[in-house]
Amino acid sequence: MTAPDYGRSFALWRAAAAEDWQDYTHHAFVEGLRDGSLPRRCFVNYLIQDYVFLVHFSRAWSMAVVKSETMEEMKTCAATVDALVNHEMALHIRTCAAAGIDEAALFTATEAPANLAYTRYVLDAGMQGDFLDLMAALLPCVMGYGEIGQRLAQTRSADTPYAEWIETYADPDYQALCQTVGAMVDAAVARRIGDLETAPRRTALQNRFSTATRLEVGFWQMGLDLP
Ligand SMILES: Cc1ncc(CN)c(N)n1
Repeated sequence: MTAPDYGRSFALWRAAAAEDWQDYTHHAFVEGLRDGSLPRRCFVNYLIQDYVFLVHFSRAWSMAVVKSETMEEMKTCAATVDALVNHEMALHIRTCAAAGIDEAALFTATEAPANLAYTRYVLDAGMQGDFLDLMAALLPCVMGYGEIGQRLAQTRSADTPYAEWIETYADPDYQALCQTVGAMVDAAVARRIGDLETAPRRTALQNRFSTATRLEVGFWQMGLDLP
């Protein structure tokens, strides 16, 4: 199955992190969503953590608005904040409400260490670095779920109870967001450092992307390990 095309910078970073990327996008948690074998308790606990994760990721994308250098960048980053806060998180609120957990409880949930490590790593990349540091740390999140959603939509068990989760990320609106962000990052790279393949900052940016990818693996693992 061919992976969707989310731009050249992402493709280069993904290829150089191939092993970690495979561990992330084919984690046992993901396979449990696909075939329906994931225990419901793990899914709900994961969603609670993921709600908190998305709060901090929205802060990181808001920082990207602040660090934008063009109106196009600003519009794309602001649209991503909107997609996270007003669309993606609606799935979490709906599913957790059905499990008897209201939004106030989600907002004040205690963060698991793997969640804290990931979100604060990304926020620190933005505080310490520039727009590209922040994008390299943010892309595994956006594009990874886009890729997972598209693959699972094509291969999932007909009776998996996680079809709504899968459809959220396979949805044309989410896929369009991945493509828009990918194109914006390609333009941002060209504007700031020219050709990514030969740029002196290539290794440092790759490290940001690869670290965030490993933190995604840790996030899935946390979802399986939560009591
Ligand atoms: C941990 C994590 N990574 C990515 C996504 C997709 N926005 C998410 N909801 N949660």
